[in-house]
Formats: sequence, C-alpha cells, structure tokens
Amino acid sequence: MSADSTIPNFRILVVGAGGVGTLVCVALERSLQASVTAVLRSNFDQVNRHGFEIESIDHGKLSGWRPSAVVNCIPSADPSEPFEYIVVTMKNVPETTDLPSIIGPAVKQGYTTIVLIQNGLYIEETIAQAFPACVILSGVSYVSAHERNGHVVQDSRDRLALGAYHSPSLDNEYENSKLREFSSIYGAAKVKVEIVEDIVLYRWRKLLWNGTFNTMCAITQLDTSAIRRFGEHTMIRPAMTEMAAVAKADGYDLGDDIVDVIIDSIPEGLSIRPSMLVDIDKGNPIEVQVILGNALQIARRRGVQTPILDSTYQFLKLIQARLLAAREYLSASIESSHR
Ligand SMILES: NC(=O)C1=CN([C@@H]2O[C@H](COP(=O)(O)OP(=O)(O)OC[C@H]3O[C@@H](n4cnc5c(N)ncnc54)[C@H](OP(=O)(O)O)[C@@H]3O)[C@@H](O)[C@H]2O)C=CC1
Ligand SMILES: CC(C)(CO)C(=O)C(=O)O
Repeated sequence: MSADSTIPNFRILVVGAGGVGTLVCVALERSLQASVTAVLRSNFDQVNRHGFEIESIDHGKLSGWRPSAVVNCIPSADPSEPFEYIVVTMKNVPETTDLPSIIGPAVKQGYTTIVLIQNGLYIEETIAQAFPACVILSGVSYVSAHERNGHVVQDSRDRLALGAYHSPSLDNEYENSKLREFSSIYGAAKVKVEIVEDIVLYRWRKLLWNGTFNTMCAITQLDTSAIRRFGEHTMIRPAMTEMAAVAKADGYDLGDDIVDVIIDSIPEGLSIRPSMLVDIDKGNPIEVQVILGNALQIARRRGVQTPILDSTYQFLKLIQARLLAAREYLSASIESSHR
C-alpha cells in the first residue's frame, strides 16, 4: 500500500488472466483500492494492443478494458514497492508447471500474501513449503467464465469462499487480518466473498462437482445438461457418492444428502462447459492431478473403494498424455503417470 495515500492502493499481481483471472482483475480494479498488474501469456499481444473484450453478468460489457498494467512475464519484486498480494489464477497442472518457481521472483518473503483461486484439493502445501514466511489464502470460486484470445464471457455470478491456509510458523491473527483485508478489497465491487474457517471443507464440497462433471464432460465432450440427461444416474451420482466417501474418510463428513444437494443446486437444463472440457477444446493440459489424483491418493491411503473415479482418472491420464505430447511435454507426462 502506498505510504502517502489516504485511499489504500494495494499493489496486486494476478498471474494468469484467462476466464477467472480477468474477472479477478476487474473486481480488484473496480474496488478502487488496488493497482493490478496482470501476467498474460498467449493473450498478451492481443490484450496489450486492444485490451480485453468482456461480457460479464456482474460487470456488464467492457470493451478495450485493461488493468493498471499488463506484462508477459513475472516481474521481480521491487524492493521498495513489493506486491502486497499475488493472486494465482492460472491452471494448476503440476505435470507442466512448478508454481513456486514461476511466482518466486515476484514474492517478498514475509510481506507478500499469496492467494490461490484455483480448483482442486490440497493445492496449498507446495506454496506454503516454498514461502514459509508468507500468508497463504485459498479460494474456491463458483464463477463460470471462459476466455479466448482476450474475449471473456462470464455466465454465472462470481462468488468466492476464501480461507487462510494456516501455517504453524505464522501468527494466526496476522493471517486472519490479511484474509479480512483481501476479502474486503475483492468484495468491494459486485463479488460476494464468504470468509470461511476451513477451506478444505469447501474444496471437498466443490470436488464433488469438479471431480465428476468436469472430468466426465471432458471425456465425453458433453456439457453438463447433456451429461445429466444421459448419465446422471449411471455415472454422475455414483461417482459423487464415491467422492463423498473419500471426503468422509479424510475427516470431512459432507452429510448423507450431499449428492442431492449438489445436483439440486444446478438449475434444470443449465448447460455449462466445465473448465476441463474447455481445456480440451483448446488443446490445453488438464487439471487431472489436483481435481482427481490428489483425492484418489487419499482414497488409497484410507482404503476407500472408488471404481468409477479410478477409471475416470485413468482415461483422463491417457487424454493428458495426448495433450502433453502435442505440447511436447510427453516425457514428463510418462514419468508422472506412475502413481
Ligand atoms: N473457468 C471457470 O469457470 C472456473 C475455473 N476455476 C479454476 O480457476 C483456475 C483458472 O481457470 P480458468 O480461468 O478457466 O483458466 P484459463 O485457462 O481460462 O486461464 C488461465 C490463464 O493462465 C495463463 N497462464 C498459464 N500459465 C501461465 C504462466 N506460466 N504465466 C502466465 N500466465 C499463465 C493461461 O495462458 P495460456 O492461454 O497461454 O494458456 C491462461 O490465460 C483453474 O484452477 C480452474 O480450475 C474455478 C471456477 C470456475
Ligand atoms: C463449477 C464450475 C463450472 C463453475 O463454478 C467450475 O468450477 C469449472 O468450470 O471448473
């Protein structure tokens, strides 16, 4: 935050401005409390020249929109003005990406708070180990948004459950103060932010969705409405039941009616192309490890049978091998496939 200003102006780096990240940039800039630097990759040239085209049910139509700065590589932390927050909104694909080494140059240990807004389970530990003096916030986003070459369409409202990933070496109250601070910036314009005590509970709950709809839509190329029509009772519900059993074995009892609760929360006929299906459409690697692999490791450790999720995982690993080969990551993919 700038020392001489009465209005806070937090320096925030957003890493990966696709569907979710671009909307994070908009919400933070619209709070009027943040200057956002967005790190872009394939969409850098387009956005640098023409800005983003955004159709958002929260923020309306924005043409030629830009955050305070766009860059195409991670900037080094400026010793006199380091980032207060780094928000990670790129895909979490450990087969291709070592996240700590990507964001490392921009982090000031003991100063920068790292905010993970990504799907998946137990994604925080590698960041906490790499940056033990940094507060880690973990966010489960319920937005639905997709991006292609600077064009972003958001078709469901942005809602975020946000919690601190508590580190034994940091002061709990300090972590909570960063949690409240970031929530109030992010929630200042349109987004509903819910501060939660145990984010892992929310990650498990969302995994019932992502671990079934995302994965099965990705394999079949069906959207959520079609997969419900043809496979809700044969595939989706049984797979959700397996996931709930794994969560329970991990100490998170989601309740006997959790499958009905999740299914009933989706309006009849709603057609969503989950982000994993969009990745396949784009030929991008998929988040199979953090969305399914990590949960299945817990299932094996706890002795929970998950036949449907196991097959789903194995099919996705084959699809991942194809996607990685196309992006010349094949050898890495083959090594990491020996679970
Ligand atoms: N889309 C959705 O509706 C939802 C997504 N999520 C989760 O949010 C996270 C983000 O998803 P989503 O927005 O869909 O993903 P996108 O693929 O749309 O966006 C990710 C962006 O990160 C960029 N990126 C990847 N690696 C780097 C890097 N090393 N440096 C800079 N930029 C990089 C990508 O660039 P490039 O184009 O070059 O690959 C892309 O622009 C995921 O964990 C997802 O599971 C959660 C809720 C809903
Ligand atoms: C459930 C959904 C569609 C939005 O919250 C999502 O998480 C995704 O597409 O990955």
